[in-house]
Amino acid sequence: MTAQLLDGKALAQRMQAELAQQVKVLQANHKRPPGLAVLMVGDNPASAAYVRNKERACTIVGIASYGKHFPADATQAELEQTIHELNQDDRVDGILVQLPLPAHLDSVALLNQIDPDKDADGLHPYNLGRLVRGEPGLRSCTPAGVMRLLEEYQIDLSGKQAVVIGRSLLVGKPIALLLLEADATVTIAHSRSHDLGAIARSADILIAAVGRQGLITPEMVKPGAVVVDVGINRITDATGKSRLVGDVDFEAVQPVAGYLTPVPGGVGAMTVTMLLHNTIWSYSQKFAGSVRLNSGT
Ligand SMILES: Nc1nc(=O)c2c([nH]1)NC[C@@H]1CN(c3ccc(C(=O)N[C@@H](CCC(=O)O)C(=O)O)cc3)C=[N+]21
Repeated sequence: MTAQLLDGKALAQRMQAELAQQVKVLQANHKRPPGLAVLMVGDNPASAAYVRNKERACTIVGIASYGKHFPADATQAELEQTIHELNQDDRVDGILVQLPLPAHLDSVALLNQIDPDKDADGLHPYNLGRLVRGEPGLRSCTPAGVMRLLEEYQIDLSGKQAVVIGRSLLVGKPIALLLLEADATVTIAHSRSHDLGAIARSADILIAAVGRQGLITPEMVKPGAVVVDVGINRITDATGKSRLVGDVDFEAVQPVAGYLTPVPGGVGAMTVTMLLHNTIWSYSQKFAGSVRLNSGT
């Protein structure tokens, strides 16, 4: 047996083509494109690469992107001022603060300043509260992307045992809540969990969101399980080339799992697409009543 790949890249491309069509209609109706502002602080090369991916994707679907690049020593007050201005700016529908920020900045305080209606990352307490309550709202992009990918492959979640490894605000916690919303039985495991192997092996749906290469070995996977790899680890391979790998030992797990996401080409591509989706959703909410898109999930 070999796992079927959950092809995030292909789905992302199909979705981006659909979003581009929607943007065309919206733009014709409302005389301006949806807008996304991305705040980045410092020169972390990984962050710079993600921000470039996001800006490229915006261009593909016709979203105007407003990049705000600050030096590594930018102050909290400067960033808060910029967020305040973007909150007021009618061209801007989505605001994203690229994380992580340099240590001297308080990212939680900053995220709290974003207008919840423009919170493209779904990280404002208001949107997280709506997620906890199971109400429609802006959802964090990676968790929403994982759910969309599972839906595309018609993976049945109801009553299934889902195990999420990792409890970050950006990924682990919101994914666990979305799986719960889809009627899965959800366990959140983390670095302090006893016998991680046994917990992981109980999963029908296993989500790895830690950021550690080789964390998920084949012994940790129930035969036939759905394995979603959210990890992003940049490594230098035996030939001296830099490449991305996830948290799952892909080659070793492929013969055991029923479904498996590749890295790259799995969850990462979906993350960017859900960011576009959220921005367009926020835009369409402003004109609610005229053209409505699907809910934010
Ligand atoms: N406020 C905030 N929101 C985020 O959503 C956020 C963040 N901060 N900080 C960092 C993580 C990481 N992230 C990714 C974005 C794109 C790819 C992506 O495009 N991946 C592709 C290509 C990867 C490549 O080859 O470079 C893939 O996996 O196929 C991955 C990961 C968003 N994040």
